[in-house]
Amino acid sequence: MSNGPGIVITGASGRMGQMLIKTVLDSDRAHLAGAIERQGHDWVGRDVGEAMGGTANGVIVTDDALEAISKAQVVIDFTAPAATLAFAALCAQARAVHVIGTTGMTDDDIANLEPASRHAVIVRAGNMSLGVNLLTQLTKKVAAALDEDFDIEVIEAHHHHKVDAPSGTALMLGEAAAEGRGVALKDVSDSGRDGITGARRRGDIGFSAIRGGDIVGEHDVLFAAPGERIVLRHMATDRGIFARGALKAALWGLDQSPGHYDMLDVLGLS
Ligand SMILES: NC(=O)c1ccc[n+]([C@@H]2O[C@H](COP(=O)([O-])OP(=O)(O)OC[C@H]3O[C@@H](n4cnc5c(N)ncnc54)[C@H](O)[C@@H]3O)[C@@H](O)[C@H]2O)c1
Ligand SMILES: O=C(O)C1=N[C@H](C(=O)O)CCC1
Repeated sequence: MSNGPGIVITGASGRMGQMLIKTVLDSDRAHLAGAIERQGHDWVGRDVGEAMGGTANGVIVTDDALEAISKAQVVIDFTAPAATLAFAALCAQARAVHVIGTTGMTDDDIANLEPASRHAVIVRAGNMSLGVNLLTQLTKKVAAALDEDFDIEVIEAHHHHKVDAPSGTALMLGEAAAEGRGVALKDVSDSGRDGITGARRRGDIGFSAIRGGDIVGEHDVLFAAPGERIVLRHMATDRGIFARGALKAALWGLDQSPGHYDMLDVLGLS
């Protein structure tokens, strides 16, 4: 076992939970200190290695989040908004770094993280991959260089289990485009077109979501003008990119003062 910081993974049985556990177990810079699942889940009480179909590693899945978090330096959390708010309060109490990958959080949810971020480090991003975070910066630059003759559309595709839309990544890209244009996304966002919508409003930033099969995550930012189009694209083919980004954020967070950070801070891209 590594001597590095102890990391607890929430949502241990989930698609990202399992990828995060593998990533932490493979790392020589941290060790797996706990695995949390929701009350009533059939993994609770089982060795997480065995539950994942491999060999036992001595970490027993628990639904006692307070107990698990109080023994860890970091919590990596890719679950659901209500669960993430509860984990934030526990991380603040334990002064543990809270890396949040959960998407679908409302503006109110995000505001409700503020008290926790006064006591502990929070690193939160709708996408923890290097590629997407770089793409946000490219999107901002292109949006700043072009005028409203270029219609901006964010098109995303994900697996059929995904419960939120637009994706967290799509919103990050939309925010970046809006920032480049010097406008607030909430004033120009157009998502969920259906029926007689009327013509596209000049200056709007549109969102379209595809859900199907096992698509890990694909995002296009389209700049469409009369006679020409520019497309910036990111394609994820392996959830390992998100887990490696989350581990990087976890290690980075250990050296920071309490506050609410994002992956641009971690990657030095802001
Ligand atoms: N930021 C990123 O880079 C990134 C990448 C991938 C996924 N995500 C987001 O991560 C989240 C999870 O995605 P997923 O595909 O792994 O979903 P999933 O449904 O496979 O896993 C979610 C897990 O959380 C568990 N959970 C829910 N409530 C809980 C609670 N109160 N306590 C403990 N565990 C609880 C569920 O039982 C489940 O195992 C989603 O919001 C998704 O959009 C973010
Ligand atoms: O699988 C998911 O769910 C993903 N969620 C994030 C998002 O909402 O953008 C990142 C990509 C995968």
